[in-house]
Amino acid sequence: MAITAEVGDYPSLNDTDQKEIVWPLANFAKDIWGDIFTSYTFDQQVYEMLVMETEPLKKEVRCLLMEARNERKIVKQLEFINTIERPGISYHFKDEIEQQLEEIFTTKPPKDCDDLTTTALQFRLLRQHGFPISCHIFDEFMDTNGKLKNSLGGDIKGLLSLYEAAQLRTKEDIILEDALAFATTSLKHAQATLPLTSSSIGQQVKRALELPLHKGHERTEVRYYISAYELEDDSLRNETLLKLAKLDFNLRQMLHKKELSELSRRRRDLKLISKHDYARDRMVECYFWALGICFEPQHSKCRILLAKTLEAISIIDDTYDAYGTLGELQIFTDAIQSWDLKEMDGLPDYMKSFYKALLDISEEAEKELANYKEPSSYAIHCYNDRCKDYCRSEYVEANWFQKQDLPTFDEYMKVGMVTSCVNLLVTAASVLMTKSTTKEVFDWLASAPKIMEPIMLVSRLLNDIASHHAEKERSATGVHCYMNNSNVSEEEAMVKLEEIVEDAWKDFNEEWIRPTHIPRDILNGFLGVARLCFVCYKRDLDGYTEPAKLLKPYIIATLVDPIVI
Ligand SMILES: CC(C)=CCC/C(C)=C/CC/C(C)=C/COP(=O)(O)OP(=O)(O)O
Repeated sequence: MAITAEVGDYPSLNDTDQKEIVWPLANFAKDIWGDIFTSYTFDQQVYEMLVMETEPLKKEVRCLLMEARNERKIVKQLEFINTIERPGISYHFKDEIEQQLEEIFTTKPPKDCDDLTTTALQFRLLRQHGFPISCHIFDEFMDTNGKLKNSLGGDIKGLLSLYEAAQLRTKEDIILEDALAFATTSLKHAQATLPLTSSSIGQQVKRALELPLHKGHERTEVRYYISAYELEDDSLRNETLLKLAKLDFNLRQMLHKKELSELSRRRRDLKLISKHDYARDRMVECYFWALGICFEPQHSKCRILLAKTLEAISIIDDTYDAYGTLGELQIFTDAIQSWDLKEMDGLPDYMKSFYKALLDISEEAEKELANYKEPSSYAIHCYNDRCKDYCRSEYVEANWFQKQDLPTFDEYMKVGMVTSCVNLLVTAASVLMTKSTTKEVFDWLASAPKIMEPIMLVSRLLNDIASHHAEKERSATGVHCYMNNSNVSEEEAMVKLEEIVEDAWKDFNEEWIRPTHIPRDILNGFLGVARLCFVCYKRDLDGYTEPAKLLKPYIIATLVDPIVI
Protein backbone atom coordinates (compact mmCIF):
# COMPACT_ATOMS: atom_id res chain seq x y z
CA MET A 1 0.00 0.00 0.00
CA ALA A 2 1.53 3.36 -1.03
CA ILE A 3 1.57 5.70 1.92
CA THR A 4 2.30 9.17 0.65
CA ALA A 5 -0.11 11.02 -1.59
CA GLU A 6 1.72 12.42 -4.65
CA VAL A 7 1.93 16.18 -5.17
CA GLY A 8 -0.99 17.30 -7.27
CA ASP A 9 -3.22 14.35 -6.52
CA TYR A 10 -5.67 16.36 -4.50
CA PRO A 11 -8.84 17.43 -6.25
CA SER A 12 -9.51 20.95 -7.53
CA LEU A 13 -12.77 22.82 -7.10
CA ASN A 14 -15.46 23.40 -9.65
CA ASP A 15 -18.04 26.20 -9.50
CA THR A 16 -20.64 24.26 -7.55
CA ASP A 17 -18.08 23.50 -4.86
CA GLN A 18 -17.45 27.19 -4.26
CA LYS A 19 -20.66 27.83 -2.36
CA GLU A 20 -20.32 27.44 1.37
CA ILE A 21 -21.33 24.13 2.84
CA VAL A 22 -22.86 24.76 6.25
CA TRP A 23 -22.13 21.97 8.69
CA PRO A 24 -22.40 21.52 12.45
CA LEU A 25 -19.50 22.99 14.41
CA ALA A 26 -17.73 20.47 16.58
CA ASN A 27 -18.17 22.33 19.88
CA PHE A 28 -15.07 20.77 21.40
CA ALA A 29 -14.52 20.65 25.17
CA LYS A 30 -12.40 23.55 26.44
CA ASP A 31 -8.86 23.30 27.79
CA ILE A 32 -8.93 21.76 31.29
CA TRP A 33 -5.56 22.95 32.64
CA GLY A 34 -6.07 26.68 33.26
CA ASP A 35 -2.78 28.30 34.24
CA ILE A 36 -1.29 25.26 36.11
CA PHE A 37 1.63 25.14 33.74
CA THR A 38 1.82 28.78 32.67
CA SER A 39 2.43 29.73 36.30
CA TYR A 40 5.09 27.10 36.99
CA THR A 41 8.53 28.42 37.97
CA PHE A 42 11.53 26.20 37.67
CA ASP A 43 13.91 26.31 40.65
CA GLN A 44 17.46 25.78 39.37
CA GLN A 45 18.90 25.50 42.88
CA VAL A 46 16.54 22.76 43.97
CA TYR A 47 17.16 20.99 40.68
CA GLU A 48 20.92 21.02 41.15
CA MET A 49 20.63 19.88 44.75
CA LEU A 50 18.53 16.89 43.69
CA VAL A 51 20.99 16.04 40.91
CA MET A 52 23.79 15.95 43.50
CA GLU A 53 21.72 13.66 45.68
CA THR A 54 21.30 11.17 42.84
CA GLU A 55 25.00 10.86 41.96
CA PRO A 56 26.09 8.45 44.76
CA LEU A 57 22.88 6.46 44.27
CA LYS A 58 23.63 6.01 40.58
CA LYS A 59 27.12 4.81 41.45
CA GLU A 60 25.70 2.28 43.88
CA VAL A 61 23.14 0.97 41.40
CA ARG A 62 25.85 0.64 38.74
CA CYS A 63 27.94 -1.44 41.18
CA LEU A 64 24.97 -3.68 41.99
CA LEU A 65 24.33 -4.18 38.28
CA MET A 66 27.93 -5.22 37.69
CA GLU A 67 27.84 -7.43 40.77
CA ALA A 68 24.82 -9.30 39.39
CA ARG A 69 26.74 -9.81 36.15
CA ASN A 70 29.91 -11.01 37.83
CA GLU A 71 27.98 -13.57 39.86
CA ARG A 72 26.78 -15.00 36.54
CA LYS A 73 23.31 -15.70 37.94
CA ILE A 74 21.02 -14.93 35.05
CA VAL A 75 17.85 -14.88 37.15
CA LYS A 76 19.32 -12.24 39.44
CA GLN A 77 20.58 -10.25 36.45
CA LEU A 78 17.21 -10.30 34.71
CA GLU A 79 15.37 -9.30 37.87
CA PHE A 80 17.77 -6.46 38.54
CA ILE A 81 17.58 -5.16 34.97
CA ASN A 82 13.80 -5.24 35.28
CA THR A 83 13.84 -3.33 38.55
CA ILE A 84 16.00 -0.70 36.88
CA GLU A 85 13.89 -0.46 33.73
CA ARG A 86 10.40 -0.39 35.23
CA PRO A 87 10.94 2.67 37.45
CA GLY A 88 12.43 4.55 34.51
CA ILE A 89 16.11 4.88 35.40
CA SER A 90 17.62 2.51 32.83
CA TYR A 91 18.60 5.39 30.55
CA HIS A 92 21.49 6.06 32.98
CA PHE A 93 22.79 2.51 32.46
CA LYS A 94 22.01 1.92 28.79
CA ASP A 95 25.38 0.46 27.78
CA GLU A 96 25.71 -1.83 30.79
CA ILE A 97 22.19 -3.22 30.30
CA GLU A 98 22.68 -3.67 26.58
CA GLN A 99 25.92 -5.56 27.16
CA GLN A 100 24.36 -7.84 29.78
CA LEU A 101 21.34 -8.66 27.64
CA GLU A 102 23.62 -9.45 24.72
CA GLU A 103 25.48 -11.91 26.96
CA ILE A 104 22.25 -13.43 28.27
CA PHE A 105 20.95 -13.82 24.71
CA THR A 106 24.05 -15.66 23.58
CA THR A 107 24.23 -17.88 26.70
CA LYS A 108 22.29 -21.12 26.92
CA PRO A 109 19.57 -20.57 29.58
CA PRO A 110 20.86 -22.01 32.84
CA LYS A 111 18.96 -24.46 35.04
CA ASP A 112 17.93 -21.78 37.55
CA CYS A 113 15.95 -19.91 34.88
CA ASP A 114 13.09 -22.37 34.64
CA ASP A 115 10.03 -20.84 36.31
CA LEU A 116 7.35 -19.06 34.31
CA THR A 117 8.03 -15.62 35.83
CA THR A 118 11.70 -15.56 34.86
CA THR A 119 11.27 -17.25 31.49
CA ALA A 120 8.65 -14.69 30.48
CA LEU A 121 10.77 -11.88 31.89
CA GLN A 122 13.71 -13.09 29.82
CA PHE A 123 11.54 -13.19 26.69
CA ARG A 124 10.11 -9.71 27.31
CA LEU A 125 13.38 -7.99 28.13
CA LEU A 126 15.22 -9.54 25.17
CA ARG A 127 12.42 -8.78 22.70
CA GLN A 128 12.06 -5.24 24.07
CA HIS A 129 15.71 -4.72 23.26
CA GLY A 130 15.28 -6.21 19.81
CA PHE A 131 16.87 -9.66 20.35
CA PRO A 132 15.24 -12.49 18.35
CA ILE A 133 14.65 -14.82 21.32
CA SER A 134 12.47 -17.77 20.30
CA CYS A 135 9.01 -18.34 21.79
CA HIS A 136 10.01 -21.99 22.23
CA ILE A 137 11.58 -21.11 25.56
CA PHE A 138 7.97 -21.51 26.75
CA ASP A 139 7.65 -25.12 25.49
CA GLU A 140 8.16 -26.67 28.92
CA PHE A 141 5.07 -24.80 30.21
CA MET A 142 2.83 -26.26 27.51
CA ASP A 143 0.85 -29.49 27.63
CA THR A 144 0.77 -32.05 24.83
CA ASN A 145 -1.85 -29.97 22.95
CA GLY A 146 0.43 -26.94 22.93
CA LYS A 147 -1.68 -25.12 25.54
CA LEU A 148 -0.42 -23.57 28.75
CA LYS A 149 -0.56 -26.22 31.53
CA ASN A 150 -3.69 -25.81 33.65
CA SER A 151 -1.62 -26.18 36.81
CA LEU A 152 -0.18 -22.72 36.10
CA GLY A 153 -3.58 -21.10 36.63
CA GLY A 154 -2.72 -20.10 40.20
CA ASP A 155 0.75 -18.70 39.48
CA ILE A 156 -0.31 -15.02 39.40
CA LYS A 157 3.21 -13.60 39.23
CA GLY A 158 4.13 -15.98 36.42
CA LEU A 159 0.93 -15.26 34.49
CA LEU A 160 1.44 -11.52 34.82
CA SER A 161 4.97 -11.88 33.52
CA LEU A 162 3.69 -14.02 30.64
CA TYR A 163 0.87 -11.56 29.86
CA GLU A 164 3.36 -8.68 29.54
CA ALA A 165 5.80 -10.81 27.52
CA ALA A 166 3.12 -11.96 25.06
CA GLN A 167 2.43 -8.35 24.06
CA LEU A 168 5.71 -8.56 22.12
CA ARG A 169 4.62 -11.58 20.10
CA THR A 170 4.83 -11.70 16.32
CA LYS A 171 2.59 -13.67 13.95
CA GLU A 172 5.13 -16.51 14.14
CA ASP A 173 4.75 -16.89 17.91
CA ILE A 174 1.61 -18.98 17.63
CA ILE A 175 1.94 -20.69 21.02
CA LEU A 176 1.69 -17.30 22.68
CA GLU A 177 -1.82 -16.65 21.33
CA ASP A 178 -3.58 -19.19 23.53
CA ALA A 179 -1.15 -18.56 26.35
CA LEU A 180 -2.08 -14.87 26.36
CA ALA A 181 -5.80 -15.65 26.35
CA PHE A 182 -5.31 -18.06 29.27
CA ALA A 183 -3.19 -15.55 31.21
CA THR A 184 -5.73 -12.76 30.64
CA THR A 185 -8.68 -14.83 31.84
CA SER A 186 -6.79 -16.12 34.87
CA LEU A 187 -5.60 -12.62 35.84
CA LYS A 188 -9.14 -11.26 35.52
CA HIS A 189 -10.38 -13.98 37.88
CA ALA A 190 -7.52 -13.40 40.29
CA GLN A 191 -8.17 -9.67 40.28
CA ALA A 192 -11.39 -10.26 42.15
CA THR A 193 -9.51 -11.80 45.08
CA LEU A 194 -6.34 -9.68 45.20
CA PRO A 195 -6.08 -6.64 47.47
CA LEU A 196 -5.88 -4.07 44.70
CA THR A 197 -4.59 -1.03 46.45
CA SER A 198 -2.56 -2.45 49.29
CA SER A 199 -0.45 -5.07 47.50
CA SER A 200 2.19 -4.58 44.86
CA ILE A 201 1.02 -7.53 42.78
CA GLY A 202 -2.62 -6.37 43.05
CA GLN A 203 -1.73 -2.94 41.71
CA GLN A 204 0.38 -4.40 38.92
CA VAL A 205 -2.34 -6.80 37.79
CA LYS A 206 -4.94 -4.03 37.79
CA ARG A 207 -2.73 -1.70 35.75
CA ALA A 208 -1.65 -4.42 33.32
CA LEU A 209 -5.27 -5.37 32.57
CA GLU A 210 -6.09 -1.70 31.95
CA LEU A 211 -3.11 -1.30 29.63
CA PRO A 212 -0.18 -3.68 29.12
CA LEU A 213 3.27 -2.24 29.69
CA HIS A 214 4.26 -2.55 26.00
CA LYS A 215 1.29 -0.37 25.02
CA GLY A 216 1.59 2.30 27.71
CA HIS A 217 3.01 5.84 27.92
CA GLU A 218 6.51 5.23 29.24
CA ARG A 219 6.60 8.00 31.88
CA THR A 220 3.09 7.29 33.16
CA GLU A 221 3.90 3.60 33.54
CA VAL A 222 7.07 4.56 35.41
CA ARG A 223 5.03 6.59 37.87
CA TYR A 224 2.54 3.76 38.44
CA TYR A 225 5.29 1.19 38.84
CA ILE A 226 7.14 3.23 41.48
CA SER A 227 3.94 3.29 43.57
CA ALA A 228 3.54 -0.48 43.19
CA TYR A 229 7.23 -1.13 43.94
CA GLU A 230 6.94 0.81 47.19
CA LEU A 231 4.41 -1.79 48.37
CA GLU A 232 6.76 -4.75 47.72
CA ASP A 233 7.84 -6.77 50.78
CA ASP A 234 10.94 -5.37 52.44
CA SER A 235 12.91 -8.42 51.34
CA LEU A 236 12.06 -7.76 47.66
CA ARG A 237 12.63 -4.01 47.66
CA ASN A 238 15.93 -2.28 47.04
CA GLU A 239 15.88 1.02 48.94
CA THR A 240 18.74 2.61 46.97
CA LEU A 241 17.02 1.89 43.73
CA LEU A 242 13.67 3.15 45.01
CA LYS A 243 15.20 6.41 46.27
CA LEU A 244 17.02 6.96 42.97
CA ALA A 245 13.85 6.22 41.00
CA LYS A 246 11.80 8.74 43.00
CA LEU A 247 14.42 11.49 42.81
CA ASP A 248 15.01 10.87 39.13
CA PHE A 249 11.29 10.94 38.37
CA ASN A 250 10.91 14.29 40.13
CA LEU A 251 13.96 15.68 38.33
CA ARG A 252 12.64 14.67 34.95
CA GLN A 253 9.23 16.06 35.85
CA MET A 254 10.75 19.42 36.84
CA LEU A 255 12.40 19.74 33.43
CA HIS A 256 9.26 18.61 31.64
CA LYS A 257 7.19 21.18 33.52
CA LYS A 258 9.73 23.87 32.65
CA GLU A 259 9.37 23.02 28.95
CA LEU A 260 5.63 22.89 29.23
CA SER A 261 5.44 26.23 31.03
CA GLU A 262 7.48 27.84 28.22
CA LEU A 263 5.22 26.30 25.62
CA SER A 264 2.09 27.37 27.49
CA ARG A 265 3.31 30.96 27.72
CA ARG A 266 4.16 30.94 24.01
CA ARG A 267 0.67 29.68 23.27
CA ARG A 268 -0.88 32.45 25.37
CA ASP A 269 1.26 35.09 23.59
CA LEU A 270 0.63 33.73 20.09
CA LYS A 271 -3.11 33.66 20.78
CA LEU A 272 -3.46 30.83 18.31
CA ILE A 273 -6.54 29.48 19.99
CA SER A 274 -8.40 32.58 21.10
CA LYS A 275 -8.52 33.50 17.42
CA HIS A 276 -9.69 30.01 16.49
CA ASP A 277 -12.21 28.92 19.05
CA TYR A 278 -13.67 26.33 16.67
CA ALA A 279 -10.49 24.30 17.28
CA ARG A 280 -9.32 22.09 20.12
CA ASP A 281 -7.05 23.84 22.61
CA ARG A 282 -4.71 21.01 23.60
CA MET A 283 -1.20 22.32 24.28
CA VAL A 284 -0.78 20.13 27.36
CA GLU A 285 -2.02 17.00 25.61
CA CYS A 286 0.30 17.75 22.66
CA TYR A 287 3.22 17.96 25.06
CA PHE A 288 2.14 14.66 26.66
CA TRP A 289 2.33 13.13 23.16
CA ALA A 290 5.77 14.60 22.56
CA LEU A 291 6.90 13.22 25.92
CA GLY A 292 5.72 9.75 24.93
CA ILE A 293 7.97 9.92 21.87
CA CYS A 294 11.11 10.94 23.79
CA PHE A 295 11.58 11.83 27.46
CA GLU A 296 15.33 12.03 28.08
CA PRO A 297 16.86 15.40 29.05
CA GLN A 298 19.09 15.50 25.95
CA HIS A 299 15.95 15.40 23.77
CA SER A 300 14.47 18.63 25.07
CA LYS A 301 14.71 20.50 21.75
CA CYS A 302 13.23 17.55 19.93
CA ARG A 303 10.30 17.37 22.35
CA ILE A 304 9.58 21.07 21.99
CA LEU A 305 9.61 20.86 18.20
CA LEU A 306 7.22 17.90 18.41
CA ALA A 307 4.84 19.66 20.79
CA LYS A 308 4.73 22.82 18.67
CA THR A 309 4.19 20.77 15.52
CA LEU A 310 1.35 18.83 17.13
CA GLU A 311 -0.31 22.01 18.33
CA ALA A 312 -0.22 23.58 14.87
CA ILE A 313 -1.34 20.36 13.18
CA SER A 314 -4.22 20.05 15.63
CA ILE A 315 -5.61 23.47 14.64
CA ILE A 316 -5.03 22.68 10.98
CA ASP A 317 -6.84 19.34 11.37
CA ASP A 318 -9.86 21.05 12.92
CA THR A 319 -9.84 23.64 10.15
CA TYR A 320 -10.03 20.90 7.52
CA ASP A 321 -12.44 18.69 9.45
CA ALA A 322 -14.72 21.12 11.18
CA TYR A 323 -14.54 24.68 9.92
CA GLY A 324 -13.06 25.66 6.54
CA THR A 325 -15.05 25.75 3.33
CA LEU A 326 -13.60 23.78 0.44
CA GLY A 327 -12.62 27.02 -1.30
CA GLU A 328 -10.68 28.21 1.73
CA LEU A 329 -9.11 24.82 2.24
CA GLN A 330 -7.87 24.67 -1.33
CA ILE A 331 -6.21 28.08 -0.95
CA PHE A 332 -4.61 26.92 2.28
CA THR A 333 -3.44 23.59 0.80
CA ASP A 334 -1.88 25.37 -2.18
CA ALA A 335 -0.15 27.88 0.10
CA ILE A 336 1.32 25.06 2.19
CA GLN A 337 2.66 23.41 -0.99
CA SER A 338 4.46 26.71 -1.79
CA TRP A 339 5.83 26.95 1.77
CA ASP A 340 6.42 30.68 1.48
CA LEU A 341 5.39 33.45 3.91
CA LYS A 342 4.46 35.61 0.91
CA GLU A 343 1.47 33.32 0.41
CA MET A 344 -0.06 34.63 3.64
CA ASP A 345 -1.53 37.65 1.85
CA GLY A 346 -3.83 35.44 -0.20
CA LEU A 347 -5.15 33.46 2.78
CA PRO A 348 -8.43 34.11 4.62
CA ASP A 349 -7.58 36.13 7.73
CA TYR A 350 -8.30 33.38 10.24
CA MET A 351 -5.78 31.06 8.57
CA LYS A 352 -2.85 33.47 8.60
CA SER A 353 -1.67 32.88 12.17
CA PHE A 354 -1.42 29.09 11.99
CA TYR A 355 0.07 29.17 8.49
CA LYS A 356 2.79 31.47 9.84
CA ALA A 357 3.13 29.40 13.03
CA LEU A 358 3.90 26.22 11.05
CA LEU A 359 6.46 27.94 8.82
CA ASP A 360 8.06 29.61 11.84
CA ILE A 361 8.39 26.28 13.67
CA SER A 362 10.26 24.87 10.69
CA GLU A 363 12.51 27.93 10.45
CA GLU A 364 13.32 27.80 14.18
CA ALA A 365 14.28 24.13 13.84
CA GLU A 366 16.51 24.99 10.87
CA LYS A 367 18.26 27.64 12.96
CA GLU A 368 18.73 25.12 15.74
CA LEU A 369 20.25 22.67 13.27
CA ALA A 370 22.81 25.28 12.33
CA ASN A 371 24.37 24.71 15.80
CA TYR A 372 24.96 21.08 14.93
CA LYS A 373 28.31 19.98 13.54
CA GLU A 374 26.93 19.14 10.14
CA PRO A 375 24.04 21.50 9.47
CA SER A 376 21.52 19.73 7.35
CA SER A 377 18.85 21.62 5.47
CA TYR A 378 17.91 18.19 4.14
CA ALA A 379 16.27 17.34 7.48
CA ILE A 380 14.11 20.46 7.28
CA HIS A 381 13.10 19.72 3.69
CA CYS A 382 11.88 16.34 4.85
CA TYR A 383 9.95 17.93 7.72
CA ASN A 384 8.34 20.47 5.36
CA ASP A 385 7.55 17.74 2.83
CA ARG A 386 5.74 15.65 5.44
CA CYS A 387 3.67 18.73 6.45
CA LYS A 388 2.79 19.22 2.78
CA ASP A 389 1.79 15.54 2.41
CA TYR A 390 -0.33 15.88 5.52
CA CYS A 391 -2.24 18.94 4.26
CA ARG A 392 -2.82 17.45 0.80
CA SER A 393 -4.29 14.36 2.38
CA GLU A 394 -6.43 16.38 4.78
CA TYR A 395 -7.78 18.21 1.77
CA VAL A 396 -8.64 14.96 -0.01
CA GLU A 397 -10.56 13.86 3.11
CA ALA A 398 -12.36 17.22 3.42
CA ASN A 399 -13.48 16.88 -0.21
CA TRP A 400 -14.89 13.42 0.37
CA PHE A 401 -16.69 14.28 3.54
CA GLN A 402 -18.01 17.73 2.67
CA LYS A 403 -19.39 16.34 -0.59
CA GLN A 404 -20.65 13.23 1.23
CA ASP A 405 -18.76 11.09 -1.22
CA LEU A 406 -17.76 8.02 0.79
CA PRO A 407 -14.51 6.45 -0.49
CA THR A 408 -13.85 2.71 -0.50
CA PHE A 409 -12.02 1.40 2.55
CA ASP A 410 -8.76 1.02 0.57
CA GLU A 411 -8.99 4.54 -0.86
CA TYR A 412 -9.70 5.88 2.61
CA MET A 413 -6.80 4.02 4.24
CA LYS A 414 -4.30 5.18 1.62
CA VAL A 415 -5.05 8.78 2.56
CA GLY A 416 -5.89 8.14 6.25
CA MET A 417 -2.50 6.62 6.89
CA VAL A 418 -0.93 9.94 5.90
CA THR A 419 -3.33 11.92 8.12
CA SER A 420 -2.47 9.52 10.97
CA CYS A 421 0.52 11.89 11.41
CA VAL A 422 2.91 8.97 12.00
CA ASN A 423 5.39 9.82 9.25
CA LEU A 424 5.16 13.52 10.09
CA LEU A 425 5.79 12.91 13.80
CA VAL A 426 8.66 10.47 13.37
CA THR A 427 10.30 12.75 10.81
CA ALA A 428 9.84 15.75 13.13
CA ALA A 429 11.35 13.73 15.99
CA SER A 430 14.33 12.77 13.83
CA VAL A 431 15.17 16.37 12.93
CA LEU A 432 16.52 17.28 16.36
CA MET A 433 16.76 13.93 18.12
CA THR A 434 20.46 13.30 17.61
CA LYS A 435 23.15 15.41 16.07
CA SER A 436 24.15 12.54 13.87
CA THR A 437 20.89 11.67 12.12
CA THR A 438 22.13 11.10 8.59
CA LYS A 439 20.62 11.78 5.19
CA GLU A 440 20.28 7.97 4.85
CA VAL A 441 17.95 7.91 7.85
CA PHE A 442 15.74 10.63 6.35
CA ASP A 443 15.74 8.83 2.99
CA TRP A 444 14.77 5.66 4.81
CA LEU A 445 11.90 7.47 6.56
CA ALA A 446 10.72 8.92 3.25
CA SER A 447 10.83 5.49 1.59
CA ALA A 448 7.85 4.19 3.58
CA PRO A 449 9.87 1.58 5.52
CA LYS A 450 8.23 -1.66 6.55
CA ILE A 451 8.09 -0.71 10.23
CA MET A 452 6.02 2.39 9.45
CA GLU A 453 2.97 0.79 7.87
CA PRO A 454 1.75 -1.16 10.94
CA ILE A 455 2.07 1.95 13.11
CA MET A 456 0.09 3.98 10.60
CA LEU A 457 -2.62 1.32 10.57
CA VAL A 458 -2.72 1.19 14.37
CA SER A 459 -2.94 4.99 14.68
CA ARG A 460 -5.49 5.54 11.97
CA LEU A 461 -7.80 2.75 13.05
CA LEU A 462 -7.59 3.26 16.81
CA ASN A 463 -8.36 6.94 16.21
CA ASP A 464 -11.31 6.07 13.97
CA ILE A 465 -12.74 3.46 16.35
CA ALA A 466 -12.54 6.01 19.16
CA SER A 467 -14.10 8.92 17.31
CA HIS A 468 -16.58 7.11 15.06
CA HIS A 469 -19.69 8.06 17.02
CA ALA A 470 -18.60 11.61 17.80
CA GLU A 471 -17.73 12.28 14.15
CA LYS A 472 -20.91 10.77 12.71
CA GLU A 473 -22.58 14.16 12.41
CA ARG A 474 -19.75 15.96 10.70
CA SER A 475 -17.64 13.55 8.74
CA ALA A 476 -16.88 9.86 8.18
CA THR A 477 -14.27 7.46 9.52
CA GLY A 478 -12.71 4.17 8.46
CA VAL A 479 -15.56 2.47 10.32
CA HIS A 480 -18.12 4.00 7.93
CA CYS A 481 -16.00 3.11 4.91
CA TYR A 482 -15.55 -0.49 6.07
CA MET A 483 -19.28 -0.90 6.86
CA ASN A 484 -20.24 0.47 3.48
CA ASN A 485 -17.65 -1.55 1.61
CA SER A 486 -18.21 -4.89 3.27
CA ASN A 487 -21.90 -4.46 4.00
CA VAL A 488 -21.51 -5.23 7.69
CA SER A 489 -22.94 -3.73 10.88
CA GLU A 490 -21.16 -1.06 12.91
CA GLU A 491 -20.27 -3.61 15.58
CA GLU A 492 -18.89 -6.08 13.01
CA ALA A 493 -16.83 -3.32 11.40
CA MET A 494 -15.38 -2.24 14.76
CA VAL A 495 -14.45 -5.82 15.66
CA LYS A 496 -12.81 -6.34 12.27
CA LEU A 497 -10.82 -3.10 12.54
CA GLU A 498 -9.71 -4.06 16.07
CA GLU A 499 -8.43 -7.35 14.62
CA ILE A 500 -6.50 -5.45 11.95
CA VAL A 501 -4.95 -3.35 14.74
CA GLU A 502 -3.86 -6.43 16.73
CA ASP A 503 -2.37 -8.00 13.59
CA ALA A 504 -0.55 -4.79 12.70
CA TRP A 505 0.88 -4.68 16.22
CA LYS A 506 2.37 -8.17 15.69
CA ASP A 507 3.89 -6.98 12.39
CA PHE A 508 5.40 -4.05 14.20
CA ASN A 509 6.88 -6.39 16.84
CA GLU A 510 8.42 -8.41 13.99
CA GLU A 511 10.04 -5.30 12.47
CA TRP A 512 11.25 -4.21 15.89
CA ILE A 513 13.56 -7.23 16.16
CA ARG A 514 17.16 -6.64 15.11
CA PRO A 515 19.21 -6.37 13.00
CA THR A 516 18.51 -2.85 11.84
CA HIS A 517 20.80 -0.05 10.75
CA ILE A 518 18.44 2.63 12.08
CA PRO A 519 19.32 4.33 15.39
CA ARG A 520 17.31 2.84 18.25
CA ASP A 521 16.18 6.31 19.40
CA ILE A 522 14.41 6.81 16.08
CA LEU A 523 12.78 3.39 16.24
CA ASN A 524 11.71 4.25 19.79
CA GLY A 525 9.87 7.19 18.25
CA PHE A 526 7.71 4.77 16.23
CA LEU A 527 7.00 2.75 19.34
CA GLY A 528 6.12 5.92 21.25
CA VAL A 529 3.59 7.04 18.63
CA ALA A 530 1.87 3.65 18.53
CA ARG A 531 1.77 3.43 22.33
CA LEU A 532 0.16 6.86 22.56
CA CYS A 533 -2.67 5.67 20.37
CA PHE A 534 -3.36 2.79 22.75
CA VAL A 535 -3.25 5.24 25.66
CA CYS A 536 -5.39 7.91 24.04
CA TYR A 537 -8.01 6.05 22.07
CA LYS A 538 -10.54 3.55 23.44
CA ARG A 539 -13.76 2.28 21.90
CA ASP A 540 -15.95 5.38 21.58
CA LEU A 541 -13.60 7.51 23.62
CA ASP A 542 -11.13 9.90 22.02
CA GLY A 543 -8.93 10.94 24.93
CA TYR A 544 -7.21 13.69 22.96
CA THR A 545 -10.45 15.41 22.10
CA GLU A 546 -11.96 14.75 25.55
CA PRO A 547 -9.00 14.71 27.93
CA ALA A 548 -11.16 14.97 31.07
CA LYS A 549 -12.60 11.53 30.30
CA LEU A 550 -9.34 9.66 29.86
CA LEU A 551 -5.97 11.43 29.83
CA LYS A 552 -6.43 13.74 32.80
CA PRO A 553 -5.29 11.31 35.57
CA TYR A 554 -2.34 10.17 33.41
CA ILE A 555 -1.23 13.74 32.83
CA ILE A 556 -1.61 14.61 36.52
CA ALA A 557 0.44 11.55 37.53
CA THR A 558 3.10 12.27 34.91
CA LEU A 559 3.33 16.02 34.77
CA VAL A 560 1.64 17.62 37.77
CA ASP A 561 2.22 15.76 41.05
CA PRO A 562 5.79 15.07 42.12
CA ILE A 563 6.46 11.88 44.10
CA VAL A 564 6.55 12.40 47.86
CA ILE A 565 9.97 11.30 49.10
C1 LIG B 1 -4.85 11.13 13.76
C2 LIG B 1 -3.93 10.77 14.86
C3 LIG B 1 -3.80 9.36 15.24
C4 LIG B 1 -3.25 11.74 15.45
C5 LIG B 1 -2.35 11.54 16.57
C6 LIG B 1 -1.36 12.63 16.74
C7 LIG B 1 -1.96 13.90 17.25
C8 LIG B 1 -2.43 14.00 18.66
C9 LIG B 1 -2.02 14.94 16.43
C10 LIG B 1 -2.56 16.25 16.87
C11 LIG B 1 -3.75 16.68 16.15
C12 LIG B 1 -4.59 15.64 15.53
C13 LIG B 1 -4.50 15.50 14.08
C14 LIG B 1 -5.39 14.92 16.30
C15 LIG B 1 -6.32 13.89 15.75
O1 LIG B 1 -7.50 14.50 15.47
P1 LIG B 1 -8.75 13.67 14.90
O2 LIG B 1 -9.11 12.63 15.89
O3 LIG B 1 -9.78 14.63 14.50
O4 LIG B 1 -8.05 12.98 13.68
P2 LIG B 1 -8.59 12.81 12.21
O5 LIG B 1 -9.19 14.10 11.81
O6 LIG B 1 -7.36 12.50 11.42
O7 LIG B 1 -9.54 11.68 12.28
